[in-house]
Amino acid sequence: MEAEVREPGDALAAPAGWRPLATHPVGAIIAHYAERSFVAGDPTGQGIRVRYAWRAMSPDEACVVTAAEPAALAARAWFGARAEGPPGHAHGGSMAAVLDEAMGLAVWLAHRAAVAAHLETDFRRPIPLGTTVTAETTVGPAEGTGKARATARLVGDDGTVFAEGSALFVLLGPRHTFAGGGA
Ligand SMILES: CCCCCCCCCC(=O)SCCNC(=O)CCNC(=O)[C@H](O)C(C)(C)COP(=O)(O)OP(=O)(O)OC[C@H]1O[C@@H](n2cnc3c(N)ncnc32)[C@H](O)[C@@H]1OP(=O)(O)O
Repeated sequence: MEAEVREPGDALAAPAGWRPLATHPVGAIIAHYAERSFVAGDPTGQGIRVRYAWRAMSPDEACVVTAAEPAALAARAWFGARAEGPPGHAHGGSMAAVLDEAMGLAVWLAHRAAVAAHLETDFRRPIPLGTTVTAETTVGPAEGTGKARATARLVGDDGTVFAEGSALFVLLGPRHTFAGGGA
């Protein structure tokens, strides 16, 4: 039997100053993807609920990115009973999945379509089920022939850092098949 887990109520609302993903031109495309994502695609379920948001990048951030309308991405994420790992707490895979997807979408918004090539996760504190956290992301400049690094962390409303991720994304080009390969 699943544990009783506190519902998020309105805690998934975008942080102050952030806008719903669907209101950004590229964000609207990836918001459509997010509707069927196993990470964010069940916004009322008992697994993970994720809501993405964007804001315009500051001039400092914008100078290192390549998209036509570069944007920064954050997410609010809630972990329910179906995301359980250790008793009463979130599964590490669910935390890593949120970090991976948030970083991936952040790279799409800052550069272009990309896939993760390498992903690292540090689990700092267990997340009690029923907790809503913010996934904060950063994206670096395009490097070499087409790759970019990103970081993300899951931060509680009291400032607790529950997990940190870093990843290398390969920016997709004509030699890649992902765009038309059933994605
Ligand atoms: C509509 C919105 C959808 C949003 C979706 C977001 C989802 C969230 C993100 C994901 O989870 S993506 C899914 C998980 N990832 C994959 O399935 C990718 C599987 N791997 C591959 O398909 C290929 O390995 C990959 C496309 C990533 C790279 O193959 P390539 O043949 O294009 O790259 P190549 O091997 O030539 O390497 C390109 C550069 O990346 C570097 N690189 C590649 N893999 C690396 C690696 N694992 N570690 C470190 N560096 C790596 C490589 O050294 C090189 O550096 P340089 O440009 O400096 O020479």
